[in-house]
Amino acid sequence: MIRFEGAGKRHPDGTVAVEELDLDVPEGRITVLVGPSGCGKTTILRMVNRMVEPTAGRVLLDGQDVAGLKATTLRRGIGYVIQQAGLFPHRRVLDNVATVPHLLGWDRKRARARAAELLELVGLAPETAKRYPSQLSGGQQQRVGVARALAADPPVLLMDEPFSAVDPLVRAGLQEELLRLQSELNKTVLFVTHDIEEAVRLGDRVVVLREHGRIAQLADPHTLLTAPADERVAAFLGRDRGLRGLGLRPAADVALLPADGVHHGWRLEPDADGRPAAWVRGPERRDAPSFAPAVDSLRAALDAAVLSPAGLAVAVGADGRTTGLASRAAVLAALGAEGGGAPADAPQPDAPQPDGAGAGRGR
Ligand SMILES: Nc1ncnc2c1ncn2[C@@H]1O[C@H](COP(=O)(O)OP(=O)(O)OP(=O)(O)O)[C@@H](O)[C@H]1O
Repeated sequence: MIRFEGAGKRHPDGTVAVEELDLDVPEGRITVLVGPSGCGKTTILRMVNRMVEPTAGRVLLDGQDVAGLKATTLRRGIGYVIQQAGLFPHRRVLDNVATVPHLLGWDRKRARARAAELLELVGLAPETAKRYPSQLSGGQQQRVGVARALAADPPVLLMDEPFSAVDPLVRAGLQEELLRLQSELNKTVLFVTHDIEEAVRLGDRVVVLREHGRIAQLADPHTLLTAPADERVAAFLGRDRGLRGLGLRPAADVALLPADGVHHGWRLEPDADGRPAAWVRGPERRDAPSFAPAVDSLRAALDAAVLSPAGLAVAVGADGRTTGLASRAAVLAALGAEGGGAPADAPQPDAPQPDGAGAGRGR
């Protein structure tokens, strides 16, 4: 666990980057720091690996004051990913990733084998390994950056706006990838962004900051969206926060209708394996948008229902086979049934303030 105890940073010119921060970053979870430009996010992050030394208070890593640890040793246990990946331009991708294990004293062959394994883990094709960073797209470079940060298998990952330099589609892919990786690796992640959408998508806990690193709210994404601490936090979350909240609610409880029957003249046609093939009405055939209740969010379910010519989303199981149909009304009823509280299958936060860890993250 990372603990900030009254940690502050005042620069020699008198600028107070961070006033006095008390914050616990729990193990194995993603904690996101979000806030406007200049509020101290990067400073907070860098106090952990001693790239910034606090001028007040202290930062503890597993109970040890980081100020008492040798910076190089400390940093080997902490992966660090920054915007633009920060790769060595003159080294091939494989060697960029192999650098850290090599520094740790692994022989070249083992370090490279580990690097190849990590590149695969972050979803890069093997041929990418031989290229130089400039020969990769921005999104691929970020993946290499993540692979490199993971190379020494550090328990802690610091990520400073790692995905902000890539276009929205690539960014969404990288976010998905990070969540997938995290579900396997369970790192203690401290992630900085100025994008609230990214914060609620990735964070188990979201820390909304204002100037001088003051905490405006610390909550799980669902609590944040449904119960912002004050007007300023609400304004920061944006006007469509309710709708975005739908994206955090699992679709598991949506009531399903049987998949046979005719709905406004439309009938669902299965393929030979029982997967939804099309909606059919006389000579008309249309796509049958679907959602998977076990993994998708209410937003995905509503989206599928809105796009369906019959007004019904097709629910599918893990094997892709149809399990039922969901009307728009059923999706909204599932939303209402939970009364605006935390997702039904998630532990209830102890208290929304100041700590509200633990809501689920349906997609
Ligand atoms: N070396 C420095 N000397 C003086 N002031 C500094 C120095 N480094 C940072 N600051 C100031 O400290 C404050 C916090 O900076 P920091 O980079 O942590 O903010 P941030 O929230 O990460 O911003 P952004 O989202 O724009 O990256 C800012 O007002 C910044 O101008």
